[in-house]
Amino acid sequence: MTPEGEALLRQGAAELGLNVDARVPAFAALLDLLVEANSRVNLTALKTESDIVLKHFVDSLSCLRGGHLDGEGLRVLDIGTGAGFPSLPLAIMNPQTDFTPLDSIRKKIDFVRAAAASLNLTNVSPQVGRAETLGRDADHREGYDRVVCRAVAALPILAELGLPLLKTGGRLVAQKGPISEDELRAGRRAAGEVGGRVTVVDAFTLPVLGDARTLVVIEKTGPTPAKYPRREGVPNQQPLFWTAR
Ligand SMILES: C[S@@+](CC[C@H](N)C(=O)[O-])C[C@H]1O[C@@H](n2cnc3c(N)ncnc32)[C@H](O)[C@@H]1O
Repeated sequence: MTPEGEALLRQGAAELGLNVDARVPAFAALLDLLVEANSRVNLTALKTESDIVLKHFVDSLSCLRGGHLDGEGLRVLDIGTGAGFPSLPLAIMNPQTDFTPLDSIRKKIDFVRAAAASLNLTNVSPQVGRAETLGRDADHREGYDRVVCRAVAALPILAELGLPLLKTGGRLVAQKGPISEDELRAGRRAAGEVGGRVTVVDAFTLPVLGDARTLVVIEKTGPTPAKYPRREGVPNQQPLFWTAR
């Protein structure tokens, strides 16, 4: 990573109230791995160092706003992790938290697995699969303290995919762009349907760039009815209480 890239990482993290000094070598190594892998396989549209630092690394770290991922020994599932975001930056920052990055695309998880091994992140257990399938698997249903997701789907879809996988009292932390009132209304209704409640809607701007972001937290207040999640693809095709696509 160039000195300019390091400075952006430190500045972006500092604006989030985080000190990344001890983690800079790990982020530099992740940058190299991502750029090298992306030259062979299409993993991410972001190619430049500053874009990767700000729009992947710092953007992922914004999931730490509000302290929703604080705590010893938490199990965190990252639905639709892609090339490992937000879980790889979060795992670098929080060695005491166990992350399961999940994606349905094998080549992406192959990269996440190789990157985690190369960075010696023993708190990362990547998994290929769909959230709908994991949500019906007894080994995973109600198995997580937190679900995180970034840039994956509309809020009602995330509620249906994420809540079945949470323990009661657990939280889904969805990092999104700006969210419309309609999406939020549908998300609140969907959360109620699957055993949860929207507790936080935190609108903020991304450090350095100023892009609009929203962190939405859904707390799981009771068991999810057995009919959820519906079968693969249905939550996306027929989102609960949500018609605007
Ligand atoms: C737009 S990408 C975002 C990737 C990453 N979270 C990021 O912020 O860079 C969405 C990813 O979610 C995955 N995905 C979408 N629906 C999924 C599901 N139901 N189960 C597992 N993965 C899913 C896709 O394969 C894709 O890699």
